[in-house]
Amino acid sequence: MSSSVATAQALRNVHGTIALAGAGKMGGAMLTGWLAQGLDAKRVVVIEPHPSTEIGALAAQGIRLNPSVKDAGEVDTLVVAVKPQSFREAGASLKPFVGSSTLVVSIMAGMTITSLEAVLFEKVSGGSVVRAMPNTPAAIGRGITVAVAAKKVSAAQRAVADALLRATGSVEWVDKESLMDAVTAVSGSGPAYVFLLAEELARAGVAAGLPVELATKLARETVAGSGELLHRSELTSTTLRQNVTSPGGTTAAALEVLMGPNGMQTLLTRAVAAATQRSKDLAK
Ligand SMILES: NC(=O)C1=CN([C@@H]2O[C@H](COP(=O)(O)OP(=O)(O)OC[C@H]3O[C@@H](n4cnc5c(N)ncnc54)[C@H](O)[C@@H]3O)[C@@H](O)[C@H]2O)C=CC1
Ligand SMILES: O=C(O)[C@@H]1CCC=N1
Repeated sequence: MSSSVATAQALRNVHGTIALAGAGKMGGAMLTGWLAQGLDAKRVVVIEPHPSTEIGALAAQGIRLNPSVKDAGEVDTLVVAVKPQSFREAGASLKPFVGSSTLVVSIMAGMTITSLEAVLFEKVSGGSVVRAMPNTPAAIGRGITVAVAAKKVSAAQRAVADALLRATGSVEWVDKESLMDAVTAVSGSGPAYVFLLAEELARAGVAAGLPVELATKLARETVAGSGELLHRSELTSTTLRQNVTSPGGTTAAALEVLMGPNGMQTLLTRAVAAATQRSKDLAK
């Protein structure tokens, strides 16, 4: 069985009601992935105060948009995709959807399992929480998500979380929640660094004399094509880079700048450290 067939089958085996709280950029991308992989729209509840036109249109496919707690009942799985800053407020309105056997999957940056449990579950019973960090290539089924499960999460609930997350790309499970801040800094925020590379490569092309339109196209296609090559090739990124670099040639001249002092290594180390620290701060 191919992995995409297995993914779709695992998703179809997910039973009960799935509620998505926050159908913005990331939550919306996940919802698109679930429906594309064949999840029955009628089992999906979306809680979203400002639904986009696209999300509104999904009501025609059968998703239930902003039902009352009475109509939706306790949900089997709640995926929380609101901003961490709005969670304190959102949490209060989401709690009535959560019962002692509800699985909560949070993709909020920085929000710890302990904070989620404190807001969404009764103190005595605790809760089944999976903390996950996806990224926006999820919109085309090419995301990567890292997930960590609280102790109370059963094997069956973990399989449900895995199926929902895997519908948008690959999934890595880790045992240590403390890794999630650095994960967020590398793969959660990472697509922004790559898009910035495309922006700055275009700007540098213009500075070197190219017309804006041509420079933009060259930079975009170079980043996209290189990403695709990296994806399909069995070679390491180091070998792929070396394959471009002729001794004494043009690439070597550029890499002397990029790999020199204050080059990409220094910049990315600082950038990832800043994002890691911000993720830790969001937990406070
Ligand atoms: N955008 C990204 O690349 C990634 C985002 N995340 C996480 O995903 C979460 C959402 O981020 P984005 O989608 O970028 O933000 P967004 O602003 O596009 O989406 C958040 C959505 O939550 C909705 N919302 C606000 N209050 C609500 C409430 N009380 N109940 C239900 N929905 C409510 C908003 O209307 C909005 O549509 C954040 O916690 C972020 O840390 C995680 C990985 C990557
Ligand atoms: O910027 C953020 O906080 C979110 C988390 C990872 C990507 N976007």
